[in-house]
Amino acid sequence: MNKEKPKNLHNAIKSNIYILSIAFKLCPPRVIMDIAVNLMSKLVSFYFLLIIETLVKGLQRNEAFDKLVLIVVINSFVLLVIKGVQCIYNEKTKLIYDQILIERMNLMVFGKAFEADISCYEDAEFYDNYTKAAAEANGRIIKVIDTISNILSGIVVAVCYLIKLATIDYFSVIIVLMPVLATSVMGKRLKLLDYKLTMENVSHNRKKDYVKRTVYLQKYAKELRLYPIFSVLQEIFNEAVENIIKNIKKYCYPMMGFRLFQRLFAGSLPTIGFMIYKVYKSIREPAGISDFTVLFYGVLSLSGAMEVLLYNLITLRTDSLYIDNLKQFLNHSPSIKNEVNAIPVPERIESIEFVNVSFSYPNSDRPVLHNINLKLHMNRYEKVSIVGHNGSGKTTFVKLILRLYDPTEGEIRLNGINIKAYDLKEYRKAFGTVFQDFNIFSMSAAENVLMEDAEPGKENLVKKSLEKSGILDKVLTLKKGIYTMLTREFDEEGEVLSGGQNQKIAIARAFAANSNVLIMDEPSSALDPIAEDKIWDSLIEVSRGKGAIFISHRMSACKLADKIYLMERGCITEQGSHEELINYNGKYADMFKKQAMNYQSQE
Ligand SMILES: Nc1ncnc2c1ncn2[C@@H]1O[C@H](COP(=O)(O)OP(=O)(O)OP(=O)(O)O)[C@@H](O)[C@H]1O
Repeated sequence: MNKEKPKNLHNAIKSNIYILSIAFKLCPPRVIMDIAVNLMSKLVSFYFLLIIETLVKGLQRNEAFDKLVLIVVINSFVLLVIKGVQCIYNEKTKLIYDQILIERMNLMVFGKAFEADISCYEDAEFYDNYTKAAAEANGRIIKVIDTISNILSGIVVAVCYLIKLATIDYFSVIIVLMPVLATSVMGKRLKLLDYKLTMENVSHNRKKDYVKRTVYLQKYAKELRLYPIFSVLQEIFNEAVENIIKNIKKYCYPMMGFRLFQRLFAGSLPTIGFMIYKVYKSIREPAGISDFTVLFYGVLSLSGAMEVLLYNLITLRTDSLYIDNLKQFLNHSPSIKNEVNAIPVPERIESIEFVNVSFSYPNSDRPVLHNINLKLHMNRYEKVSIVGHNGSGKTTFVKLILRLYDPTEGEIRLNGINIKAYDLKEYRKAFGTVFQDFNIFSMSAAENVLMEDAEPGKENLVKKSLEKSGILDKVLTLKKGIYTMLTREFDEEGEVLSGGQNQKIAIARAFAANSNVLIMDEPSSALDPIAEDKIWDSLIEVSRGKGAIFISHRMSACKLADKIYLMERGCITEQGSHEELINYNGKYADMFKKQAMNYQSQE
């Protein structure tokens, strides 16, 4: 969180201009039109003052009634046109541009989150920052445009009033300005307290959002109904609300005091002060009716304009505190990224080598992988299998290969070159991966297989991939075939598939991806034995001529690999072909025999 210190005006302006320049890049008309319309609508009130002055002077000089009526008619028409333009802008143009701007700004924030290291999602500070940035993206950019356009137009119109009023009676201008300036100090304190309150509530609001999301999302629905876990969620929610209330109570009294003082000074004092001054002055030297009218109307308008201007100047400063959160997020640089001279990934992957690789997850000093040295010869042994007990580090091993994390020590080489040297996007694309915790998106079956836009030319690829994973027949029976929406989140005609069927869709992704190496982390955990056999046949078929790394607890499947590595507590303790490891009669042989016995007794 930022230090809650008001920034100096110079830095505040710099922060606001940073956001304004982003807004200008994303949607130039929104910025230009807002400033133009705002300036026009403020100048209208000054123009109105000039018309009143002309009319009052005309009446004093007994000018022809027709002439005065004509002035009123022409100016009313001008005002009507201006109000019309303003109305169209506020009710239509502005709303549309706001959506465009918010959409583009959000895409920018999503892109940034997408770029961030996967470890960031396990980092509460990053998550808080992301939440703040996402919240800022929705409103702050619009607020900044409004604030800056209010300040620019406010300065122009205040200068017009000041010049006009000072030529009549400069002292009344001073009377009006003094309380307005005094209230600006209150306003500043008020905004700062408001900022502190919002920031202190960020993590509590995040907890509330987590509970809301959990109750709403389908994937938690079963557990929520079967276990009394909701009471724990309720506790989290209640605690968050209680903390928010505590914070409100902490800040509400000083905020009330400042608000009351501000209302009093800004609202009533300028008018009362001006009246007293004018009564006092008129006793000594009676003023002309036109000067009095212009002064009275002008003083009120100037006081209002100054109040708005000062409010916006304060907003500019407090906005800069929020902007810093957004700026910090947008400037976040991921640690896993392309090197300056990233090289293309070779077409044929010959080997993947771990050289003295150790790894601990961020914010943890517990090593998950210990000094691993191995070379997967993808050209010699096409199919490699990693086996081991739960938590031994198999998935972590794969995550490092995919560069979702970088090793804490040592390096991983692909065809003898450190994987950090390769173009990251291309590198990850070289692997067709299915994780055990795959997700099905609320999109069509075709999009879920291709994991990109399902262009009509790709229909065959989708069907072939679905066929290999044994789910094509089922998908073809659905109302819209491969274009059927999976899940009913957005489409009542969407299809909800079973766990095993969903897993087949996820496996089809690997068949559709034109990747060099397949990585399968428990690809068949939800499948029935017959489907599992078929899937393994297909996987073996597809990985022919490519490489494949399988993680599975089904030893019968691991047996199909050319080379098997046994992982125990983050170390590779046995390696060899199935026959070699059985003959070695170590842990692998033990695990295999126990599972085989299980199967036999089941049969
Ligand atoms: N994101 C994470 N942050 C911190 N620790 C993690 C994270 N993911 C996994 N771990 C820890 O790393 C260890 C290895 O986990 P990993 O998922 O690699 O095991 P695994 O062999 O694939 O297990 P399983 O067979 O159950 O899938 C575990 O002790 C786990 O608690």
